[in-house]
Amino acid sequence: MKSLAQVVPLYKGENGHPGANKNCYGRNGSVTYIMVPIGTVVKEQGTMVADLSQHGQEYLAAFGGTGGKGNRFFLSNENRAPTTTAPGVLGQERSLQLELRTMAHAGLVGFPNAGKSSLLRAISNAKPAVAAYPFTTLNPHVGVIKYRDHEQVAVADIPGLIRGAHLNRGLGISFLRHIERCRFLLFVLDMSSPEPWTHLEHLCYELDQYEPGLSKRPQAVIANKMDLPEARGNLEALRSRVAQRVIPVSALKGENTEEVILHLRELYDGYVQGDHSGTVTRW
Ligand SMILES: Nc1nc2c(ncn2[C@@H]2O[C@H](COP(=O)(O)OP(=O)(O)OP(=O)(O)O)[C@@H](O)[C@H]2O)c(=O)[nH]1
Ligand SMILES: [Mg+2]
Repeated sequence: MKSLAQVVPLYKGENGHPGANKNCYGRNGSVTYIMVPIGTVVKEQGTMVADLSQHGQEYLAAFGGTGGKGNRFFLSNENRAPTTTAPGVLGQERSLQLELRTMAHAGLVGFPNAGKSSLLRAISNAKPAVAAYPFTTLNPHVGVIKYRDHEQVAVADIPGLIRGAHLNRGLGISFLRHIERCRFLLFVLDMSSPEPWTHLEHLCYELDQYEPGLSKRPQAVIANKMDLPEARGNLEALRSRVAQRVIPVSALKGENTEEVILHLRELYDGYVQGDHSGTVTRW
């Protein structure tokens, strides 16, 4: 994935800007670019005015002013010492907020400590921190899976969600903006915890509190920590309770992560072929 788009406060001298004319200083050539990462949303007073989601995309943020004309400009054969001047015109002023929303095809959603970062490490080139305490991940990480045919699928690991996150418990849900762009979701469950299927219900609820319908994106459930004895008894119970495809793995030991990689490719191919229905895919 290429990584830059541009916000462009521009001196242009055209497009009907009142102060602009062909003689202004700073016309074409005096463009000020601000390079921003792909996925940056430009907002003005809370309203989105641009979504820079493509490499090289530009947003013309503000016109510059026109320079004034000094005495020399009025120099002529008739007037060798002009005292005339012409004032310039002030540039446009805007106050814009730049908000980064991670660009990834798939998002890993789970309770803290479920093993999201461990899974991302196991399936992609990313190396997010892993630790035995909750809220290790404080910012999203994106890893890329490269397939033999050179196709690539980007997966975002986001901070853990807890029940009541939409009421600002835990880390809150503000980082769910990173999930908004994901085409499909992997719900990561710690199968060694009691009744892990209840986590799935809570996660879906929190997603829908953030954006109704968000939890309905094409998805799969990753039943993690299957190497632990407590996890094994939960697998069949989970399968009988959820409609989604369940993929048992041990992210720690790298067991069955291949199935996750292949399934992500299926989801990706479905997306590329135009299955953008946004509804739960049931297997
Ligand atoms: N036994 C076992 N432990 C695991 C497995 N996956 C992760 N862990 C452990 O679980 C703990 C949490 O793993 P992380 O990958 O940091 O979990 P996370 O979901 O990213 O956690 P947050 O960033 O806090 O949301 C670590 O001690 C991992 O080693 C697994 O498959 N089996
Ligand atoms: Mg983590």
